[in-house]
Parts: sequence; C-alpha cells; structure tokens
Amino acid sequence: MEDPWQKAYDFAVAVARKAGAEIRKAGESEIRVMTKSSTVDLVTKTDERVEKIIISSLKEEFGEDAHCFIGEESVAKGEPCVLSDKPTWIIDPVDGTTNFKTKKNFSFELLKDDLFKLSFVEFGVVYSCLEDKMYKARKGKGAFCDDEPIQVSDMKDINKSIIISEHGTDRSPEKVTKIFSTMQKILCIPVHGLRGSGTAATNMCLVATGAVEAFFEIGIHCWDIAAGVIIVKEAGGILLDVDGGPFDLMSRRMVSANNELIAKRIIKEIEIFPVGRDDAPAEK
Ligand SMILES: O=P(O)(O)O[C@H]1[C@H](O)[C@@H](O)[C@H](O)[C@@H](O)[C@@H]1O
Ligand SMILES: [Mg+2]
Repeated sequence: MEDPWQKAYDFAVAVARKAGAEIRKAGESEIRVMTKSSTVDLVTKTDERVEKIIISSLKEEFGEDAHCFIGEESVAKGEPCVLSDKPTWIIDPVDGTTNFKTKKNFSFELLKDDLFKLSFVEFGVVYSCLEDKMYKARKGKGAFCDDEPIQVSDMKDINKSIIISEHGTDRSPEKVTKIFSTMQKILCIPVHGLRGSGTAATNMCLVATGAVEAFFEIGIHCWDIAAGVIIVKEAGGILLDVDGGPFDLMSRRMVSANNELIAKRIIKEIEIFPVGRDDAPAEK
C-alpha cells in the first residue's frame, strides 16, 4: 500500500538540512539575544528567520492551505497553539537557544514533525546541526541516526541508570525548589548520574540511542518534544505523564524512558508543580 506520508517525511529531512546550514552560518556572526516569557526564555533573529524559512518551504511544497503549523516563534507572537484534525507541522527552529547564543560546542537542534490528530504522530526529524547528525523516525518504521537504526537501552536497574532533566524557563523559587528536590531524590535512589544537554530534542535522542535511560521535564512545550516523542517510541522506549498517566503532548509534562520500570521508578520521586497547557485559551 502506498505510504501517504513518505514524501512529507523525506521533505522534512531535506528542509532540516537546509535550515541547519542557515543556523550554522548564523553562528559565525554576532548573536543578539532577546527575551520572551521570562528573562531566561531566549530568542534570536535566527530562531525567527529559520522558522519562516521552514514554513515557507513547506507551503511551497505542499500548498498554502494544505497543512497547519504550530511554530515556537509564531506562537510567541500570538499565533494559536491548537491541534485539529488537519495535518499539523510542529516546529522548533532552534531547540537550545541558550546553547546557541554561547556559540560554544553545545548542541542545538532543529526539529519538526507532523501530527495528524492528538497523540497521533506520523514522523519526527531532529537535526543536530553542529555535529551533523540527522535523527528521524516514521510511525511503524523504526528510528534512525544518519540512517543507522537506533534502540533504547535495555537497562532495568534504576541504580545503574543515567537520567536527564532540565530546569525550564520559570525561575519562581517555589518551582525551582521542587525541581531541585526531585533531582536530589532521584540522585539519592541512587542512580549513576544526572545530566542535561540544554535541549529537549537532544535529550530525547539520547534516550532513543541508549546513551541514557530517561529524560523528564515539567514546563517543556509541544515543539520541544513532538519529534522526540516518535523517535523515542520507534526506538523502543515509552512516554508517560509525570503522574504515571498517559502522555499528553499539550500538557507540558513528560517522562520519556527506555522502559516502564525505569519510568515508573522516576515518577515516584517527581514533585509535580502546576504549568498551563500549551493549548489553553489565550488570556484576555
Ligand atoms: O531553546 P528552546 O527551543 O526554547 O527550548 C528549551 C527550553 O527553552 C528550555 O526551557 C527547556 O528546559 C529545554 O529542554 C528546551 O529544549
Ligand atoms: Mg526553540
């Protein structure tokens, strides 16, 4: 049977490469940083420009009105962040803008993916453009890094696991206290180590390749994780909510892990704090 999404998947990979080249080039000049929801929520002209390039390339290829878009920088400017039945590209033009602005050798990512309906992800692409690694996954067809199949770790012992988390962009003391309390409790399980690359996309690819056992975060957005969701799933891993319930892309809460045992053990230690949903109606 013909695969209706293969063309879009291949095109997503090509656009990711093109956008990645733009980001690398931009990194050679001075990077001026602006802020969004808080003083630590950063954006640059490159984030904005690359998102426009991606969306216009997709519209040119598939038609002006064929698909919907949820782009990090468009949403920051007031565009809606709602999934419908219409195929929707979820785009984070630069994931890890804080790493990008240092111009040092941390990773930052370009990602996009296609969602068809809530929780029904067709494919995901994450291009780690500094190290030139292309991660991708297509529903039911496996996950790959540079065309080599990838697989999550087979570790079942939490005491030998490496766990990733990030701190998000909200610095209110009560939330930071919960984040650090959770990290302390997880470290003391004990686990082998705690890590954080500064980009959710990289973190999820690290779970997918088996470099670490799990990545969790409260406060991430759908564009940070959408592509990673299918890459982790297709690499054999699982996604859960931080309370152990089903994962919800718009909830801004996620645990991704190599297996349920590791995910549920971490979940026992997570101190949950409230965050608004990505698809919450805009405040008047
Ligand atoms: O760099 P962006 O695309 O804004 O995404 C990061 C986000 O800003 C941070 O709050 C999260 O902790 C990271 O995991 C995101 O990747
Ligand atoms: Mg971004």
